Amino acid sequence: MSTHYDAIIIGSGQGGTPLSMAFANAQHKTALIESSHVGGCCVNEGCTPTKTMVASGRVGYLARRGPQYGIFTGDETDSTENDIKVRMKVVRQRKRDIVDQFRSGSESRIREAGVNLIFGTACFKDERTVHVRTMDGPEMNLTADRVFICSGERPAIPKIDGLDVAAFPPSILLDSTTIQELGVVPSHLVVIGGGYIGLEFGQLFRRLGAAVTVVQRGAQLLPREDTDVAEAMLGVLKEDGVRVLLNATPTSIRPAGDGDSTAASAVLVTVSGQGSLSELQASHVLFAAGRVPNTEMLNLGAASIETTARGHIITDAQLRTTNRHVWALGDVKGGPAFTHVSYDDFRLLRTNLLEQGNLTVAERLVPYVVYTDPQLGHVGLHEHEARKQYPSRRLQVASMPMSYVARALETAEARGLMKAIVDSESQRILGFTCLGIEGGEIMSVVEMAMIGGVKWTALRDAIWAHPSLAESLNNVWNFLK
Ligand SMILES: Cc1cc2nc3c(=O)[nH]c(=O)nc-3n(C[C@H](O)[C@H](O)[C@H](O)COP(=O)(O)OP(=O)(O)OC[C@H]3O[C@@H](n4cnc5c(N)ncnc54)[C@H](O)[C@@H]3O)c2cc1C
Ligand SMILES: NC(=O)c1ccc[n+]([C@@H]2O[C@H](COP(=O)([O-])OP(=O)(O)OC[C@H]3O[C@@H](n4cnc5c(N)ncnc54)[C@H](O)[C@@H]3O)[C@@H](O)[C@H]2O)c1
Repeated sequence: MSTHYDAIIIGSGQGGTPLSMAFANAQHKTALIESSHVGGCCVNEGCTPTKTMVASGRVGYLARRGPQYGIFTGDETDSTENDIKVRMKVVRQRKRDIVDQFRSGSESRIREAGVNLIFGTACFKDERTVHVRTMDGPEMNLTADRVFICSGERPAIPKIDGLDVAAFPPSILLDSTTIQELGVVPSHLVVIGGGYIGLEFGQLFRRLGAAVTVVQRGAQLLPREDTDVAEAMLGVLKEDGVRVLLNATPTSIRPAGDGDSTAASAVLVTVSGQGSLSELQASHVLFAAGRVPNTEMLNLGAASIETTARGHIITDAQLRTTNRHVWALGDVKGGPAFTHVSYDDFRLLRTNLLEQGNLTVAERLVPYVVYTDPQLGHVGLHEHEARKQYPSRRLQVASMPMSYVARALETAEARGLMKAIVDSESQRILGFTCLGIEGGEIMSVVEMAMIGGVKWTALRDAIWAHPSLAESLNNVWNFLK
């Protein structure tokens, strides 16, 4: 016996939750199945908790730098750095409280919308039937006119020969979720991976007082960025005291000594790079080397839903899977893995399926922000992508150090650069990056111009309030080459 719905949504992430509410609000009988907690990765283990903790790190950073601004926390008035104390349990509690608030708010809104929220793990039984093993125990079969998969991704453990996770005490080998529950600051954190997660946590824990080494396989941090931007990021991190090993990869991770989790060196990490092996003694290791889709539990074959070799669900430009009754949205379909992409996927599905629209994902402009400090905000094409995409067009590139921005100097936060790529003939902006204070907000101003098709000359000639960060959009174009 199965219960029939108009719509079933698997996963209450940033796409699944609003989609379930949109269907319920449109008077469709809707079920939302969630195997863990409402809100998905973003609210529980991703954006919300990490940016809450990053805020603690920034307070520590500024407090330490107080003497540069004439502010001292103790009696010493000739020190160059303030002493600060970090209470990791308070940092963690602040994070937990905000997550609880966001999660419970989301859960209330789902219920108020009339969605049937089912806590359990979903998988396909056949092309139209979803089987649910509920958290309370009972199992159920549900059928639906339409099924939407928004099951997200989870951290991947890099393949390292002989790595035996069970040989370590708990809380030593960490991923992006478990590191947020640490009640202590690691004495030496080794971060495997120099992407978004590695850099955000690496800088954060350095600011909280840990020694940090980032082990990055590639020749640069943040492999998708232009080399000059990645190098500027490397400079920022080095200045903050983060050690970075490039072209490096761990070949073995094993317990040091008796594996005492309180010891300063509980782990030995052997790293191979540039023709030699080196050994790092660490108190903790963070795996930040990418994520894998939550698809293997879904029994997709039973529903004729095809995946890529990496397990992402294959979708067309309107997010249809190879089963015409099933759509996929968010991280699980591969491509840029951001909350705002998952949310935009929801918007597309709502428009197409509930409002008779005809949107596609083709050509959409996807911005992002890496929440290091300074932030790295980016929208549109990178220079290397633009040159590849438009080999015969005349492109111009402007790169301006943040030390040319008055407001950045006034606040003594002038690290980084901004970079714009424009089409010389049409004067359209093709891409923009800002590694700088509030880089995400400055990037969003340029994104707005790109959405409106506004030429770079209009930004150059606009009056911006002085001394705002946006005012730099008068001057960056002076650097066009
Ligand atoms: C540490 C970290 C920081 C991040 N910071 C940012 C950021 O600052 N900005 C940004 O844009 N993005 C950030 N991201 C990425 C962002 O969190 C994801 O892109 C976003 O959450 C993806 O949303 P989603 O809707 O695809 O799925 P998710 O939010 O991952 O939700 C999927 C849900 O499906 C559930 N589920 C899985 N399998 C099943 C099943 N079989 N049955 C039922 N339920 C199931 C899961 O429990 C989960 O709740 C971060 C990610 C991490 C890990
Ligand atoms: N601010 C944000 O928007 C934000 C923050 C965190 C995460 N995210 C999302 O989550 C995704 C996953 O983040 P991530 O940082 O785990 O993945 P990532 O793919 O961005 O970076 C992983 C890095 O690890 C390196 N690497 C892989 N295997 C390695 C190995 N064995 N040894 C050393 N280095 C290795 C890769 O070269 C790469 O630089 C991101 O791509 C992003 O979409 C977004």
